[in-house]
Amino acid sequence: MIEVEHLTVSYAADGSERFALHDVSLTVPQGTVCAVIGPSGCGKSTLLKVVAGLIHDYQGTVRLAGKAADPRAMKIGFMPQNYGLMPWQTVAENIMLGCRIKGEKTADLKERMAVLCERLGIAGLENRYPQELSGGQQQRVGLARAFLLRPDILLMDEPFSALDAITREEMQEVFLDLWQENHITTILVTHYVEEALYLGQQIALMAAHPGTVQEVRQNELADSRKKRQTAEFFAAGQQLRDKIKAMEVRR
Ligand SMILES: Nc1ncnc2c1ncn2[C@@H]1O[C@H](COP(=O)(O)OP(=O)(O)OP(=O)(O)O)[C@@H](O)[C@H]1O
Repeated sequence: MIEVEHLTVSYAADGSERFALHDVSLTVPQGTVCAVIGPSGCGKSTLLKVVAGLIHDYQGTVRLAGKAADPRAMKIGFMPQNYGLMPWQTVAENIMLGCRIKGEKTADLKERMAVLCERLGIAGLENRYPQELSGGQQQRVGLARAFLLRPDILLMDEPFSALDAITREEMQEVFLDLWQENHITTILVTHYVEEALYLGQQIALMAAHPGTVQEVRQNELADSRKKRQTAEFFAAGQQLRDKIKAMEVRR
């Protein structure tokens, strides 16, 4: 379970202090996906970085599985917006990086990595360097790294944004398949309403200036390929879009 309570983060910018997040509370139950959606600059990435243990200067509480967040004590799969790939390492080395930091041996990882690369459509690219890949391929390398780790929690910052619409849908399917194998507690930041509806059992709507969580809704339409094609799914997407627009107009 991920528990965020009264989280406030401020940055010093242009000589003044500004809130990136203000009094944000969010609970992601064990074994579920929470999709976070909101306009640019509302603090989505900041929220993930705090939970990942990369930002320490904040007010409020963050607990992972009931304990104070400590990236050394648990396996946190974090896929940042720029994928976090090391340019001097090959694709294979990048994918194994998280596991190797946690002390796993390369030989034990190779088979699992090969299966993941196949599923993510990046098999055959293992010896290339990140700069020799397209943005979408780099993003899939980031996904492979996150899943190879078999993390306790997974934090994904717009994981499919660099993909064309068709590939994005395919990767959402792959994500869902991989996720269903382990039910990793996940926060997934997205700009896509349909992605939030398809993948998030819970959807958190955020607003900007300052970054706040305006609403957290339960989503019965998640994880179902059948429901994705229904009028109900379409209507829910429209309703969510209208809600986001209304939040933006009100502010
Ligand atoms: N290192 C920093 N220094 C100063 N301000 C920052 C810093 N990082 C982020 N901010 C500000 O904090 C706010 C939240 O940024 P954040 O990147 O978390 O938003 P976001 O919702 O992820 O945006 P996007 O959807 O565009 O990626 C923004 O106003 C941003 O300008």
